[in-house]
Amino acid sequence: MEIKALIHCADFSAKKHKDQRRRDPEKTPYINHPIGVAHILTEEAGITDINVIQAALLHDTVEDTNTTIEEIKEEFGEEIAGIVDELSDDKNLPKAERKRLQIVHAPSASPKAKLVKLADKLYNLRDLQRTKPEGWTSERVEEYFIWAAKVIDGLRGTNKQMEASLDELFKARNISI
Ligand SMILES: Nc1nc2c(ncn2[C@@H]2O[C@H](COP(=O)(O)OP(=O)(O)O)[C@@H](OP(=O)(O)OP(=O)(O)O)[C@H]2O)c(=O)[nH]1
Repeated sequence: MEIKALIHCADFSAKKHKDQRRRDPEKTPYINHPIGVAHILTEEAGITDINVIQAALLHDTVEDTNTTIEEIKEEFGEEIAGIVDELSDDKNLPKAERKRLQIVHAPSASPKAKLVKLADKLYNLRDLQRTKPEGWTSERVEEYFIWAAKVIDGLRGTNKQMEASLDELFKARNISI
């Protein structure tokens, strides 16, 4: 049953992220982010593929908590684990290398991973428009936008609605796309 599967993911992700907060001045609970990414997919992007929505709810558990891909596989199966794996940066690499690899790997990501990535970037860029994370300078915000535009270049042709929303954000900041 689809509702059961979705709530399973939301519950798993909420437990894994329970001690994490976003970096905004309000210290929003981290779980707002994966739920918001899933919401962009269902509400704005018209996505009904449950595996994509489940992967969105889980997309930061491996990268940012003690969760392993094996655990995701056991709980949610191969396909969702595969998507989450594609969405997980290797935190053992230096940050500049992780950022570079996101640009390099974007074009060859699977269509499902591309959908979650577009929604993830859209959520984070909107968050950055709304408020600066603690300690971020305007230059760092600008650099994030420029880097995100490069990642998104490799994700194009995946979803008209999200790409149009992202293009609006870039246009508003005079970032050439
Ligand atoms: N805009 C915004 N971002 C926040 C906030 N709190 C946490 N983040 C996270 O910060 C990351 C972006 O910061 P960076 O400086 O580029 O990356 P890093 O610290 O994680 O290495 C994003 O995660 P990421 O998984 O690295 O995403 P991405 O870099 O792949 O887009 C984003 O989800 C917040 O309040 N606002």
